[in-house]
Amino acid sequence: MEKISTDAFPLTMHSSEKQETVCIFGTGDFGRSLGLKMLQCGYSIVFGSRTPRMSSLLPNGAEIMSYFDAAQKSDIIIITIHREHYDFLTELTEVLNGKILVDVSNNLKINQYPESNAEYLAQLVPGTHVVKAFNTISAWALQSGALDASRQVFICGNDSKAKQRVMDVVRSLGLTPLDKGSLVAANEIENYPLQLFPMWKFPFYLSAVLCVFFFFYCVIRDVIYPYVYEKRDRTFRLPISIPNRVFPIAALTLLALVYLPGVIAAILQLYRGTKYCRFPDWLDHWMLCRKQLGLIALGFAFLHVLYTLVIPIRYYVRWTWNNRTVTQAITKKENPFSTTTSWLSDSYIALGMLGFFLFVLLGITSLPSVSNTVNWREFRFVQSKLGYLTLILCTAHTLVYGGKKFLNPSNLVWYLPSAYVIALIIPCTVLVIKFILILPCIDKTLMRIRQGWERNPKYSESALNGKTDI
Ligand SMILES: Cc1cc2nc3c(=O)[nH]c(=O)nc-3n(C[C@H](O)[C@H](O)[C@H](O)COP(=O)(O)OP(=O)(O)OC[C@H]3O[C@@H](n4cnc5c(N)ncnc54)[C@H](O)[C@@H]3O)c2cc1C
Ligand SMILES: NC(=O)C1=CN([C@@H]2O[C@H](COP(=O)(O)OP(=O)(O)OC[C@H]3O[C@@H](n4cnc5c(N)ncnc54)[C@H](OP(=O)(O)O)[C@@H]3O)[C@@H](O)[C@H]2O)C=CC1
Ligand code: HEM
Ligand SMILES: [Fe+3]
Repeated sequence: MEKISTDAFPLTMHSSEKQETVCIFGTGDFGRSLGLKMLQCGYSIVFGSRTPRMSSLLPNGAEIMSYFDAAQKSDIIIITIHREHYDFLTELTEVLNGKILVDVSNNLKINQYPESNAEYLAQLVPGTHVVKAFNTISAWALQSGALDASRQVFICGNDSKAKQRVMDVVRSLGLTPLDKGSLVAANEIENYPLQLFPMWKFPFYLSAVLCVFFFFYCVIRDVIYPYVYEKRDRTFRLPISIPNRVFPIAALTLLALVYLPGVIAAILQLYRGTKYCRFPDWLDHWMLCRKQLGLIALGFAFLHVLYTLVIPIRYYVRWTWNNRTVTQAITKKENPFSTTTSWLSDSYIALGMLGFFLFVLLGITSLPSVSNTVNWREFRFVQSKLGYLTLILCTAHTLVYGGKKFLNPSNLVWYLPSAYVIALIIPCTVLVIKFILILPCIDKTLMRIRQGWERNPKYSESALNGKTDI
């Protein structure tokens, strides 16, 4: 045990100090990349291999020997071998006794084996201290130095000294260790790289569904209807006019969906009279995806602004303006200036610009470099208050854009209202409920509930004991 204490071997090396030797089992892609990186960081490396021959592929300065000999050279052994080939390690049980084995392996599928690879290794070679690490770093990233995507290395293990030593190694390679607890966490760590953007999936599919729905809705209203009734070809609306309806509508709807779960959560807490009951899974999951939903919404808002910028240079728009002027000249009829229309037009554009400005500010505060400079309460305050203000401004922008023609029956096409009218349903609902929730009497109850007060303590007790499934 003493042999593996942190004090025994200083790990952050200075050139004058004795280099620490680390053993790497396996001379595959990952073993070689890790070996090279560690050599560069001042470690001395001994490779263990079935065929211990020095080849040009191996990093200069490393030693190579049989698995048995290599194991004797160091008390940290990094196993860069696929799990399927671990069996031979049982023959080395004696020489590996008391050593730290670092399991870096990944699987091809989530939950491929009943137990995690690291737990399997610990069972296979009892008497060793198995630590899970490095599995989220790719061989390619180690070699090319392109580690910007993720410098985080999840670590777990049952022996805290062993874990500490591996964390020191990780740190000295310029990576950030993240302690995930005991070896039980290995399963989660191994599943992590197999998931594809887990938190982005729901927001991504939702925005795809929204875009497809509103695209076809607008095509029916703006292209098919004019063709059927007036035999007019309006297909030129497909590249700009329709996307410039679909994108802002998606942005507004997604923005409202960021704030809807908070409102539902508050209603649930009020209804239950306690905060100690778990939210249903779908609500929990939805709450966790809000950042992603918000960022996708911001992306759509950006597109809307870009598409709006090109309106004056579009042929169709210039043609309409010219034509109107010429018609007015011919018929000698002036189009009177309308102060109301002018007010409405300027107001909705101003609201849009202010809304967009706050939207971008929200996006900026969610950058880790910015959010790290504020505490949790400040961050929530900014996100929540600024977020609601953004939602109010964007909803107002759309309402004023609708202006006088909003809900006018002449705007119905085959009984279908304009797309933005449908898009306003969720934002308006969220804002109205939020407004009710901040009424002093309701807000006070909600505050008390959040501070731990319970209307009916028995209710949550039985739920906590699992007797009530709510
Ligand atoms: C561009 C953009 C970027 C975003 N970036 C991020 C981001 O980086 N990170 C992020 O998390 N979100 C982000 N979001 C999402 C969103 O802004 C935040 O989640 C925001 O905090 C939600 O505010 P809220 O008031 O709806 O909810 P919250 O403040 O989370 O409250 C929701 C509900 O939780 C419950 N609750 C709140 N406090 C307590 C308490 N103390 N005890 C018990 N229950 C409580 C209540 O029922 C409350 O109604 C982003 C959104 C956008 C548009
Ligand atoms: N490649 C990557 O980017 C990453 C890989 N990993 C993990 O690292 C481990 C190694 O991956 P990688 O280097 O890509 O794999 P490779 O197939 O390139 O290398 C595996 C090495 O295991 C050794 N080995 C020992 N016993 C056997 C055996 N019976 N059959 C075949 N090989 C054996 C071999 O070394 P020798 O011939 O010297 O004995 C071989 O080179 C895996 O568990 C993987 O999940 C984790 C993160 C990223
Ligand atoms: C710089 C900021 C913005 C400007 C200049 C702007 C401008 C406009 C303009 C000119 C229109 C009318 C488009 C048309 O005639 O087809 C419009 C519509 C709309 N905007 Fe904005 N906008 C801005 C930001 C936003 C933001 C941030 C949102 C919401 C998240 C938004 C949501 C909408 C919606 C839903 C419509 C109605 C779409 C339709 O059905 O035609 N806008 N905006
Ligand atoms: Fe999700």
